[in-house]
Amino acid sequence: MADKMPAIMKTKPAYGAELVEVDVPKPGPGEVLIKVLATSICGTDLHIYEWNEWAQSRIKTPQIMGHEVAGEVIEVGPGVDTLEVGDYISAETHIVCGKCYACRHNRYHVCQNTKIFGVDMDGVFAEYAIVPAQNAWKNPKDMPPEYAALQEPLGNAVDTVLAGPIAGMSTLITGAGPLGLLGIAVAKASGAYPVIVSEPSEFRRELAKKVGADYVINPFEEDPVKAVMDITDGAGVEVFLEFSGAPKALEQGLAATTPGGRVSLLGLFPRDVTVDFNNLIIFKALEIHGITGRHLWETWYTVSSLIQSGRLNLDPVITHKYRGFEKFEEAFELMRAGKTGKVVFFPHKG
Ligand SMILES: NC(=O)c1ccc[n+]([C@@H]2O[C@H](COP(=O)([O-])OP(=O)(O)OC[C@H]3O[C@@H](n4cnc5c(N)ncnc54)[C@H](O)[C@@H]3O)[C@@H](O)[C@H]2O)c1
Ligand SMILES: C[C@@H](O)[C@H](N)C(=O)O
Ligand SMILES: [Zn+2]
Ligand SMILES: [Zn+2]
Repeated sequence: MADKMPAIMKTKPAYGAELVEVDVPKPGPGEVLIKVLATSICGTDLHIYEWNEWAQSRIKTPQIMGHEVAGEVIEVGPGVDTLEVGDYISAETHIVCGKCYACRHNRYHVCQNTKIFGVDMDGVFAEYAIVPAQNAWKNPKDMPPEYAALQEPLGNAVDTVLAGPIAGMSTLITGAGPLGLLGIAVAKASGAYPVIVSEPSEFRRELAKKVGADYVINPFEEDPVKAVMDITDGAGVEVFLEFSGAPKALEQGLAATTPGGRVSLLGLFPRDVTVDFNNLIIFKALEIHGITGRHLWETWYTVSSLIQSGRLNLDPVITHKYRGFEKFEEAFELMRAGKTGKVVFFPHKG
């Protein structure tokens, strides 16, 4: 193995990133070194690339980007007894403290001291990467690396879709970005019907149909609430899953949900939102969930089983695959323009 490797690094506090040569890291106590087999771009990576306000407040440069990953363990650091060389792993990106009030209630997904790799420390957009052993998830050997890398965002989608009953239930999904597309795949695999998707981008509406949406709506051209009422004979949907982060989509989704229905919110809003709580939530007795991260480790078991079941239609979600990182700028710009589903890099050319 070479001493140096290519990595996509946020080198300075400004727009963009650079492909640089860096030393292959050594695993410290409690860590393993992996050969990165597949790594995918998350919306958070885009925010870091664009250097938005959130990134400016959180990211310390220089830092290797990326956190969605599948790889093979090639070196084990001191004190690691749960993994060995040759293990095929993915990684939970939230490094939790295990000591805070939330952790001690087994609510690791809301640990108040969470650190995230690729955000608070070097990430995985490189040929090799360090993963804390406590964050490793062992994969079955026959799981394709691109699916294995997607398990982290799939976990977000699983926690959103499966926060309540879904089989046989009418479902509205707002936003068919990468996360919403994964949500459609999970909803369909779990027996939701009909799955109605509201998404302004034609490209992404087409992807939503390929993943299995039963109806797609352009909310900029037709009223999604009326469309949902027409499809559900005036009842509204049983389940509303918000994947867009658009304030208007939240309001429309709440209005389109049947009284007593379930609402799960994953999308992050760019600002405080105003909603008619009395009429859209309280008098409708809606059940509302905020969704963040993944339940450790229950969500990973569900995600892995769903993939192994063969019932998740993931291939249409993965729109772009790159061997090596040379074309990373093209990948980021396509994603910024909304012209992708999930983008996956395979760092090794051989
Ligand atoms: N809570 C968490 O733990 C968590 C984790 C990951 C991502 N997220 C959030 O989930 C959301 C989805 O992530 P993504 O990567 O797919 O983002 P994305 O920005 O790629 O996708 C959002 C989609 O919503 C669509 N949209 C915009 N306005 C709309 C409207 N009025 N109605 C319906 N759709 C509309 C956009 O065209 C886009 O396709 C983001 O807000 C992201 O920040 C949250
Ligand atoms: C880091 C963030 O992008 C990640 N996908 C999460 O679940 O928190
Ligand atoms: Zn992410
Ligand atoms: Zn904690």
